[in-house]
Amino acid sequence: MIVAAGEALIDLVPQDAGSPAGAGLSPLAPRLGGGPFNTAVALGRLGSPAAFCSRISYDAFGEALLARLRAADVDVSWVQRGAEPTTLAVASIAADGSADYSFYVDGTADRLFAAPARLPDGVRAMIFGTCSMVLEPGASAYEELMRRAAAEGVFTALDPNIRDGLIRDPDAYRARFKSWLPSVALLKLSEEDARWLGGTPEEWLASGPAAVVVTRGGEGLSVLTRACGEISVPGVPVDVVDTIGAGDTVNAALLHGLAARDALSADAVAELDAGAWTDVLRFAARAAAVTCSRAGAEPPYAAEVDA
Ligand SMILES: OC[C@H]1O[C@](O)(CO)[C@@H](O)[C@@H]1O
Repeated sequence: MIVAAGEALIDLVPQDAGSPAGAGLSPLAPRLGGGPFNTAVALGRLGSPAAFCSRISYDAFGEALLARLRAADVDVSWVQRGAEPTTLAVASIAADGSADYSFYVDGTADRLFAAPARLPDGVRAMIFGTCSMVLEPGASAYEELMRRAAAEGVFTALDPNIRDGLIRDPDAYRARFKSWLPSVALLKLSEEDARWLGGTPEEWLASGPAAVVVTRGGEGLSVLTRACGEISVPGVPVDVVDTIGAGDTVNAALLHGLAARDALSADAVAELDAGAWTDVLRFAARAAAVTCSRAGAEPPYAAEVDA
């Protein structure tokens, strides 16, 4: 079982592409989102046994988030509940489909996550990242869980998925990010996040991860490992509605692909050959393209990726 840990929220997405703050306020449609939430739903839809570990509100948005997880066959027994409201993210969509977010996170349920006393039963891999690794006090709880998972031999993945509007002290975050790397087996990040963090895949690979995957939007994605060096695949051309959730889908597709090759361990990932990586990356590029072809984070089902 693969466990995604972190926030679930509501993305408010402009129905006419553009900015909600433009002349005459575009109507906003609520879409289910949150990086780790999207990854959990994507894992379930791709057919990987998955669980979600988080804290979800009792409000109507929280109920909708839980219903989506259950419908995707995601185990929700590690979800904590709270009376506080659900986090909101108001998205602005640029002409190329890329999104920017304004977050409403004060006093919301997901940031009060508390680390559980033990790791979820049957866990083989855990993935962390995004707002939940920034917003205290939950961030410290997720960090503790990530370090514990790694120490107990669980395959640990991280996608920083930087939302810089939420990061008060960028240098402190960069230092914290570096301190996580010895606990991370698979690091995946976008090219923009790599630039924001100010390091290189080579440096990060030397600090712990067995593989570093960098996504380049429509240009595709690449992986760097010690055994194979860099392997790249091109993006899959698609009419982009918006790119919300594309990176989260990539996370799920990578873990799904590694699980299918029985490679959910740092050693197995380090030994994976170029052919296997190329197949895993191609699958991830196709899965991301499906997500970009529709509004909001709407992860694909396995049959849609195969088609
Ligand atoms: O979690 C932070 C934000 O990032 C996304 O997951 C997309 O990657 C959105 O759904 C959410 O608003």
